[in-house]
Amino acid sequence: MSHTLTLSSLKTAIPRIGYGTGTKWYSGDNSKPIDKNLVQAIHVALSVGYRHLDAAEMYGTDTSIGEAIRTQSIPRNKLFITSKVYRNIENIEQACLDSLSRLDIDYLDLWLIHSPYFDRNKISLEQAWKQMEKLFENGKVKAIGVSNFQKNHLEELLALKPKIKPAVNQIELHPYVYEASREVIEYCKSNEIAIESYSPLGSLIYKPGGPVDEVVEKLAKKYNRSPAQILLKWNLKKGDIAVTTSSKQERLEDFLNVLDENFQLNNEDIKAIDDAGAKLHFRQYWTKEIDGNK
Ligand SMILES: NC(=O)C1=CN([C@@H]2O[C@H](COP(=O)(O)OP(=O)(O)OC[C@H]3O[C@@H](n4cnc5c(N)ncnc54)[C@H](O)[C@@H]3O)[C@@H](O)[C@H]2O)C=CC1
Ligand SMILES: O=CCc1c[nH]c2ccccc12
Repeated sequence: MSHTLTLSSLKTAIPRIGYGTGTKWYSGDNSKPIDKNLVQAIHVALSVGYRHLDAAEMYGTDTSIGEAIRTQSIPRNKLFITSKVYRNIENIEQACLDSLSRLDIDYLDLWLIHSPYFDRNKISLEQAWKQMEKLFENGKVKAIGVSNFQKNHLEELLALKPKIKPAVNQIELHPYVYEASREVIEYCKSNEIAIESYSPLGSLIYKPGGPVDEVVEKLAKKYNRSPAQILLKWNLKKGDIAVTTSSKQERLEDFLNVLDENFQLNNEDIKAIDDAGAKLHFRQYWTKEIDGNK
């Protein structure tokens, strides 16, 4: 499997495995001092081959990412940096400039609306998307997209006949949320919107002991691969890009090795994971917003 994905709507190729700085590294506070552990972890990730970093206005990790980028030798144009807007949704342009300033870079490769559940009294989706398009047009961001959008939100956005369609939809994707995500995945595929998965190890990390574990363990033995690699391979069959994280070099290397062409899962393996995943619905993030009282 190629290490990068090129979409007509993306000016630059996006590395299929991204390094996440939310979740494990989340502080939620952009005024916090630099997190030396995160800087070190990003250096380790870059040293083993990661080139795609995932940030967001709400993570509070920008200054640490900025420090990590400044203090290593990979040129900016070899890195793919994503960020997302949510808190300052009413002024997306300023939010982007602020993110760039904290990250200490002059453009983003991908800029996402973090969630469709922003306060629509502050700004409409139409106005928000126009601001996204303006940033694309003036070169501050190389591509624009969305995150946590369900089919109805994408329909709402595409019905506006935007000048620029979203290149990516970043969504939670692991076996326990796949069944509930089939519709939005299908919709993205038919509209050339790349699926970028977050929490790809969700079944293992957030819901251990569930029905997927046994199937994944069996496949891990069958292929002499780690459970994380089985889940990432499954993930890249369902979507296009996956964002994961760790501070451990061995795990980071293990995740990247999933792109090894010699490692494949067959249709039967994929179905076994699908079937086990369908026995349980579980979502770790944006649960109330997306699932409500379901
Ligand atoms: N757009 C959005 O709303 C969201 C985006 N994200 C992005 O996705 C990134 C990845 O999300 P995660 O849920 O952290 O992804 P993930 O499902 O890959 O889990 C990574 C976690 O698993 C742990 N881990 C990895 N291998 C392990 C093993 N073998 N045994 C035990 N623990 C292990 C790591 O230490 C890390 O804490 C975030 O950092 C963020 O950048 C995450 C959540 C929401
Ligand atoms: O990008 C999302 C990361 C995240 C970390 N903590 C929370 C809490 C609620 C929603 C999303 C997140």
